[in-house]
Amino acid sequence: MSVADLFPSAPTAGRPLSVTIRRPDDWHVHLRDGAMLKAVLPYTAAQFARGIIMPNLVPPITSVAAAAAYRERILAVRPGDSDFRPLMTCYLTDRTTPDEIERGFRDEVWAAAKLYPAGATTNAHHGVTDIPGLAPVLARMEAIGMPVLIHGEATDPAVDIFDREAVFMEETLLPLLARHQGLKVVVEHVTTAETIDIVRAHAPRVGGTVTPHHLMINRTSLFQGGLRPHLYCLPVAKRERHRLALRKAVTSGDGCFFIGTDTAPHVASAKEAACGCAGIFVGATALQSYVQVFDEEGALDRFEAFASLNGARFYGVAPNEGQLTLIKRPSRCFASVAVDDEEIVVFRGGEDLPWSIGEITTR
Ligand SMILES: NC(=O)N[C@@H](CC(=O)O)C(=O)O
Ligand SMILES: [Zn+2]
Ligand SMILES: [Zn+2]
Repeated sequence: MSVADLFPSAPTAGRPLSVTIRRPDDWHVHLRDGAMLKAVLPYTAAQFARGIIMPNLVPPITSVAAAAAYRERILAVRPGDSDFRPLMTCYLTDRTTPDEIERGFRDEVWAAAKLYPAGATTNAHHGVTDIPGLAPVLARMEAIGMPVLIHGEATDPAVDIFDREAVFMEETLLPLLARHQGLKVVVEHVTTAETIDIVRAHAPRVGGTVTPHHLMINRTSLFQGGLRPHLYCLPVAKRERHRLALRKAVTSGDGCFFIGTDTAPHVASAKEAACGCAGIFVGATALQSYVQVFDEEGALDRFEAFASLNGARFYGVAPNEGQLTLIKRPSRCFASVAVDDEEIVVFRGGEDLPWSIGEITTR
């Protein structure tokens, strides 16, 4: 399937505004497995050259062998014309050993390890219950230069859901950064102004990913005219002042912020439920949304750094060859993607998006 087939857009008269960047990467992707993997992978593979693949499958990816097998399943359903490279991660548990971590990193199976506080988010029940107890693993990662990627939310059910990120940063992240002063850390899906400050204060060994949706919605959006289950994700969207701080941070040109879409597909029936699950499928509309934000903020000249350079620098890899063009040409986004006899609702699906994906070259 070609890019034009996946992301159709109407031709416009005259020469529309456009921006051409090195091919970008997505440093936080949930591709799932089986039929869901096959349904969503083409969108991420069309938008991004590489993706950091989240390990929160059921059961989670905790061994080198499981990660290598998962990578093969991804490559087996990758569209024929795609060179998308999945970068695998290890799901840390209370039983992860430093040796397994190092082996997977040296064998180039793992690019990073993922720390979910137990129960913090979707499929995180096998996560870490004793984060200080992870010290031997984190010390080894520090020694070999392997990044840890953190879902930063407190898990104490007594903590207000809108405060969980802030409490985690104060009670858990700052002490962890102090204990492991050389450890490379990505604070995933940053949602608050205070977390932005923490990332900046610890750069360059700390980076932060920001999702398209947290740049576009605030917590009121979840209740706009009624309950909006397709805008529910974790960390939950915060107040408007936080959204504005995120927009300012990503468009600032600071090297510590980079793309991590957190595209997290779930079938509609799992979200439109009495107890709907957390996660937004943003894989098909990520770049169109990010570039719109940069356009609205008058920062198109800084888009390439956020999309294509900062993350690669943090991970210590070269930026991609090839280029991708985004065009300010409206396109009606499809509403959903089919999987088996269900559908996955697309973030901003059914809307007219002001920006479209244009030409992509691979070298
Ligand atoms: N973001 C989400 O709300 N959900 C993610 C997990 C995560 O990244 O926290 C998922 O796997 O569905
Ligand atoms: Zn998360
Ligand atoms: Zn995620």
